[in-house]
Amino acid sequence: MCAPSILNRSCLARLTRNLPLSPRSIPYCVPYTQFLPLHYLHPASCVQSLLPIDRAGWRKYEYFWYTSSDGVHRLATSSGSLNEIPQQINDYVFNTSNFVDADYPSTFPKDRVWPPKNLQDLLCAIGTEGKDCVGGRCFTRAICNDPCCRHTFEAWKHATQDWQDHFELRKTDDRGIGVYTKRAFKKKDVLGWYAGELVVSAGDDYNNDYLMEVPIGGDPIPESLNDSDSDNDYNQTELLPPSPSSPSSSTTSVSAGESVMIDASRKGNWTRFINHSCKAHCDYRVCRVGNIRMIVVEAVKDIPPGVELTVNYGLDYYGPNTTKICHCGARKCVSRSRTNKRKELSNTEKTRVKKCRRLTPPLE
Ligand SMILES: C[S@@+](CC[C@H](N)C(=O)[O-])C[C@H]1O[C@@H](n2cnc3c(N)ncnc32)[C@H](O)[C@@H]1O
Repeated sequence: MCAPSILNRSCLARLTRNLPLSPRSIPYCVPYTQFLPLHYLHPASCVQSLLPIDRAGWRKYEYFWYTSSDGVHRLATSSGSLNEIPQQINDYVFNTSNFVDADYPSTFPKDRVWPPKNLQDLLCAIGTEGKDCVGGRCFTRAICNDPCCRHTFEAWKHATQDWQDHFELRKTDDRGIGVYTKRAFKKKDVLGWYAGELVVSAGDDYNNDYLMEVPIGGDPIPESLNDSDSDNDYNQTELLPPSPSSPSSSTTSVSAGESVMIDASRKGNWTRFINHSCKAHCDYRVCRVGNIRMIVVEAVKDIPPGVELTVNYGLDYYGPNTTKICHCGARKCVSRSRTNKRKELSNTEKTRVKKCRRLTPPLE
């Protein structure tokens, strides 16, 4: 019998054995319950324990299969509807023709190929070769730990495709779907990478909550970004999903020459479900694996199992000058202090009104 919310390998194997369809024939994002015959939901079955019932009798999570671009079928969890689960692709996807009109990046040495014909032309890790490849810190330990080894991007994707063994997706009460840990992680572990569609630039009409900016060419990794002490509650990176309401959002000023955007709204991987917290466990970092640059999610403190994985989106996203309200619940949450200020103001108002009342002479 499987413990609720823990999907171990033997349980998964039993589930897969019981499925009426072979996993290979399951279409994208079919909710698990849609193709599961009712008798598999028998209370005594493994599946029942995978669908925990809360006190009100509602199922807390639903389990669904999705297929990633590498053809691997995975089971994920959510209590959301099918429409809330986008197609997931564990890769960088880009259309070379989109880059034809983009200027030659000023950060590129003069002899590079442009417009880019493949991923390596676009996200080549020029200038970062001296910096440690992040491959050795991969959470799965599936790619070698030899610092002299030349890790490849392909090896990285392969190694991280089993993320479901280490993390799970769950619907949160007020922040959509979130990512939860199934095991402990150590500070500086690299937990995943931000995949998605690479787009030249994002104007006002191209904006969503899943955009991330990645620098191209040169060595754009500011030391402060990689060496910062992220234990600070308000630590923020500059690699943030821009917000339409953010005045300093980089979306309108992105130069195709120096950076491109990763859009994970339609094609991405599980990291696009990581929610914000003002006291986050993780941060985004610009790194490289082999000769490809990417953005990874790195633990900035030790993380226990069973907690929600969070990053700090930064003050441009949730901050005093934005309209979005953060529901992270942290003691020093930016939105909490805003709400408190509002409360303080309205209390002052009340006191003033009370005083006025006291001073008002009784009606004749
Ligand atoms: C990059 S997505 C994260 C995944 C998202 N929860 C989902 O279901 O797809 C960012 C969006 O998640 C929600 N979100 C993330 N963190 C939040 C927070 N601390 N408070 C409120 N909403 C949050 C907001 O809707 C935000 O625009």
